[in-house]
Amino acid sequence: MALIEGSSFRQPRRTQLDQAVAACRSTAWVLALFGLASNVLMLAPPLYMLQVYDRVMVSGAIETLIMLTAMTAGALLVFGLLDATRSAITARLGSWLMAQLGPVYLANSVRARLAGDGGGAQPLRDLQSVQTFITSPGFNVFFDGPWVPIFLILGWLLHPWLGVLAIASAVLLFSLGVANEYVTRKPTIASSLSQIAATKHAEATIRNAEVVRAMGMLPAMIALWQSSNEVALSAQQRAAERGALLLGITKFVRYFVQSASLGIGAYLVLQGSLSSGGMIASSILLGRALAPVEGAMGAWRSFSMARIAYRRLQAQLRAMPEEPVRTRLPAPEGVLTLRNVSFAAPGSRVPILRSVSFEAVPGEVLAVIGPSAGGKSTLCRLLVGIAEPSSGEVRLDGSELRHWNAEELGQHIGYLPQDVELFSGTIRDNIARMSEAEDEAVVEAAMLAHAHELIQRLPQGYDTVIGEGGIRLSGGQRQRIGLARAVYRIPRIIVLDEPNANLDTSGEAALSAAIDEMKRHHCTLLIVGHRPSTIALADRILLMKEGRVELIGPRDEVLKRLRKASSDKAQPQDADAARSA
Ligand SMILES: Nc1ncnc2c1ncn2[C@@H]1O[C@H](COP(=O)(O)OP(=O)(O)OP(=O)(O)O)[C@@H](O)[C@H]1O
Repeated sequence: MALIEGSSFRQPRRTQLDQAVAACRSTAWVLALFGLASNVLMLAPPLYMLQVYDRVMVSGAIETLIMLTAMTAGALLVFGLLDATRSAITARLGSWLMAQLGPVYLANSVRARLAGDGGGAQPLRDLQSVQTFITSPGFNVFFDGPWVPIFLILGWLLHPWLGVLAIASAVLLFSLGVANEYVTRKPTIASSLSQIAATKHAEATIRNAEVVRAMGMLPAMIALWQSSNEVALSAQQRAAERGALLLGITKFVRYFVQSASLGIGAYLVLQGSLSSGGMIASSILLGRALAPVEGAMGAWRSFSMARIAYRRLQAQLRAMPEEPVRTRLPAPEGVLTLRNVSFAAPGSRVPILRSVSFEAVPGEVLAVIGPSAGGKSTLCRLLVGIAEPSSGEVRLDGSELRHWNAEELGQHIGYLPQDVELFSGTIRDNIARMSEAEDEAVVEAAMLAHAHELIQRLPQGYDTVIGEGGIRLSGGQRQRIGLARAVYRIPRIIVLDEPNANLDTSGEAALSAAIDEMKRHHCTLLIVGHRPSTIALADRILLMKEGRVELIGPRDEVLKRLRKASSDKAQPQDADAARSA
């Protein structure tokens, strides 16, 4: 019993990819039936030849010839229609897989990125390569292959010698295919991996075009890309060279066997043991029997690439399992509690945060200050649920953040990161967090962030397109639109990481007014920043140093202690904060 339990425990988990593949099973059976029907219909040409040569040519019956021709035309017409339907089905299957799994892999890639994986959008590219293979003619080989024996048996029925020739050549071609796979497998995998590395370099170069151009980094970036690309190309070449001889032998076998079947057929005709119709029909049958084998050889490369991509897709889901759907929690009041929170980056043992404990309550502004690299941004990430503590707990109204469904939690959170990234789309889309929204909610958020007038000054107001194909916003403008996005629908928790880094005096005044308003809405506000305007609004101040809470308390009390410490030769940055307040 224990053994059975143990072995079932080792069973790999069924991923969403497995589930999607299982859901395709009925379509695969339909395709197999189409394969059977198409292959049966493809018997029409050899049968036609057999009848024309052995009957019509002997009897001279024109009606029979017309009837046979009409029947063959009918069979081939149905074949054509089946083939078109089959292509349409595989195209739909590919699109269905993409539609089902695309969102899964996009969500998975986002979570993988948060966990420190730099794979980017590779899973979506892998999915694309699987889809491309499914919609390619090479995929049909799977459904034509099983019917090869029918043609081999029919060849045998015409004459055992022809059957032996067909079986021997099919086995030989299949063995050449296996040998081809064997010799090209490793270089194909190596080429795929290097290609991914090269694409990453290229994407980073293009993404950072301004820095690359301004500081003349292009040759260095091109050299980096080239080094990965050259490895990919040489691995590809190795695969091609290794496979070339086998492909040459395959072609020789394929063409020679076709002639040899006619040769053997002619010999058998001369011996009187085969009709001339049988000779032609056997040649067509042989061609038909070897077509899938030949097709498999032709589609081998794209099949190998799709298989490598499929394995990577499977590994990606196993490494980053689906998030469980959790019980929906009631909308929070906004009490944030941290208890002994420590955090180390994924794959690292060095703690960035050490035993951080404090509580923030609704209607309160908590300003977080401290020297650079003290862990302020990391604390923000933990508070908004982007990162999970290595130990300790972060609770919102008593529930641990990880007990929330991420999307539901997100509705109660407003987050303005240090580097504000806006998405390609309109200002309105960005404020509405890229979802459908009523005009009132968008304008209300902009007004709350005191960004309404700034938006009005843009060429198309709220409908101004930014990002790709649109206008470019300044750092300060981005920060203020980002603030409007953060306060959209007045979330309970608002975390602003250096929100005034790029703001001018009027921007700062707008930010202060916005914070004041959010406070009146009873939001819990945590703001990282040393500027006087931020400190002035704070109810309490938290000083972070080397990942620890150095000081926390009411603003004036903390400032008094900092001033005292500064006069006793404190850290320059804390002294700055003290002086500026
Ligand atoms: N994902 C990560 N992997 C490794 N180290 C990290 C990671 N994120 C942050 N760190 C390290 O944690 C420390 C704290 O970083 P953090 O960005 O939280 O500091 P900060 O107080 O916000 O600094 P600043 O005021 O300069 O923005 C730094 O030494 C940083 O290198």
